[in-house]
Amino acid sequence: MSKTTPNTQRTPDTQRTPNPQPEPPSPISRRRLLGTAGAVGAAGLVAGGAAGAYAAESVRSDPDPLSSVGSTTVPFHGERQAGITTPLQAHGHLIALDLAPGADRKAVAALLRRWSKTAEELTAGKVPADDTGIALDAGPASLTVTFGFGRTFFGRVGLKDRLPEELAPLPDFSADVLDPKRSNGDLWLQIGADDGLVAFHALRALQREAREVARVRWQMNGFNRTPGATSRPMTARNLMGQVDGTNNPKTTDDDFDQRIFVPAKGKPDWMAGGSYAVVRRIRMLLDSWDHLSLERQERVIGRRKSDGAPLSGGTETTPVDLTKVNADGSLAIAGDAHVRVAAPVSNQGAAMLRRPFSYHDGFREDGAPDAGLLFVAWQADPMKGFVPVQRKLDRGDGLSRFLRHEASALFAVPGGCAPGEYVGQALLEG
Ligand SMILES: C=CC1=C(C)c2cc3[nH]c(cc4nc(cc5[nH]c(cc1n2)c(C)c5CCC(=O)O)C(CCC(=O)O)=C4C)c(C)c3C=C
Ligand SMILES: [Fe+2]
Repeated sequence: MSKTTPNTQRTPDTQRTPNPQPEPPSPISRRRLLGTAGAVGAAGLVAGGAAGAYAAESVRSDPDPLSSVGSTTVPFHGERQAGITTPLQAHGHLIALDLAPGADRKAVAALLRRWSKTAEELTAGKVPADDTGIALDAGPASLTVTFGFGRTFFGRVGLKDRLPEELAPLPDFSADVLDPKRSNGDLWLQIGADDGLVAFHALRALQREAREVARVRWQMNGFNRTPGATSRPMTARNLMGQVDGTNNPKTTDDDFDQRIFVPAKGKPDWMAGGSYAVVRRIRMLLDSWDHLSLERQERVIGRRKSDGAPLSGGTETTPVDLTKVNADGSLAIAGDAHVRVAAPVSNQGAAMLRRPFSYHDGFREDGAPDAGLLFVAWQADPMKGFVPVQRKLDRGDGLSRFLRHEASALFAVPGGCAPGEYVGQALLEG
């Protein structure tokens, strides 16, 4: 049986318990084609072109049911785009594209229409026209595709008058060592799935569809824990080994929507139901970090490494007590501990939804791992989320000694779309 996780789901990221719902009607699903591909054989596939051969053959039989990981679907359509409150997936691709010279608003609208149709089909486990076959054996595996617009987009297509204030360039931070080639971009795609082939399949399909309209500016690939890898659903860990994500705003918080999403009557109108994504590629100095004693590592964060419990006491989910003092008079959570400096109470209430992927791009010339966090932070306004918090971290965070911010981008991610519409339609046709 297939399972559906609504894209505006309200369960915390740590609880991956999809709601059983029927899969949307599918004229031809990837799995029904699986039987066909086996029957046709390689010669038939080559003769007719892969997609043609798959589509021409009748279905032999239904294959065995998928596991819950493969069968879980996240609906593409909705008031908000999927991939923001969706539980973290095991595989992620972040891609920024620049419009090709001469690509006008009409061409971009056609691209967004194509992309939305393909994303809708792929997330429902259907085979798009002219398919590559990369994901033929698999179900949707919680695939999500999220689309965004960068600041430079608006000038390129004559829409400067619709540029949101919230897309003002992020300020410089003293510790930034940013690579402009891997920063910013006109268009942004975030692809997530619990299967690596399903994620790559979507990336390839969307990149092919960009054709002459847009070219990839940068791409970053990330990962998280695979569902089922732990005995029970648990908060993810990052590559420093810390439990990471505990004190994220919860979808059940009264002010969650207000903090993370642009309201239905918000400005600009085309961003209703949308959100702003800050993307930072943050390399971790893992060799230095791994040399620290466990006690010092925990002091730097303010939480226990084993279970994520705050050093002020309790379990992972116990609220952090920033006033707690040890028997020797020292603060239980140090003055420069990451959770103290980043906490909303230390930043006039500023908060964001952190939804990162880890990355590992091999090793640098000095032998150190080129690895860290693809930090993706979601908020209704970056000036009330990422910016004030990063300003504070930049000045006084004990963790920053072990980090290098190497790339940065900010994207306006519009609300979702209804069947028959496409993401960004209100901007491009409004
Ligand atoms: C500007 C915002 C933030 C950046 C950049 C950032 C980088 C970063 N963080 C970790 C590891 C942890 N962060 C944790 C908590 C935490 N981090 C931020 C913000 C940024 N982090 C916030 C707002 C919070 C929550 C603070 C609170 O209210 O308690 C934690 C603790 C567990 C948790 O709550 O998630 C860890 C661990 C790394 C490794 C990193 C850069 C690579
Ligand atoms: Fe953090």
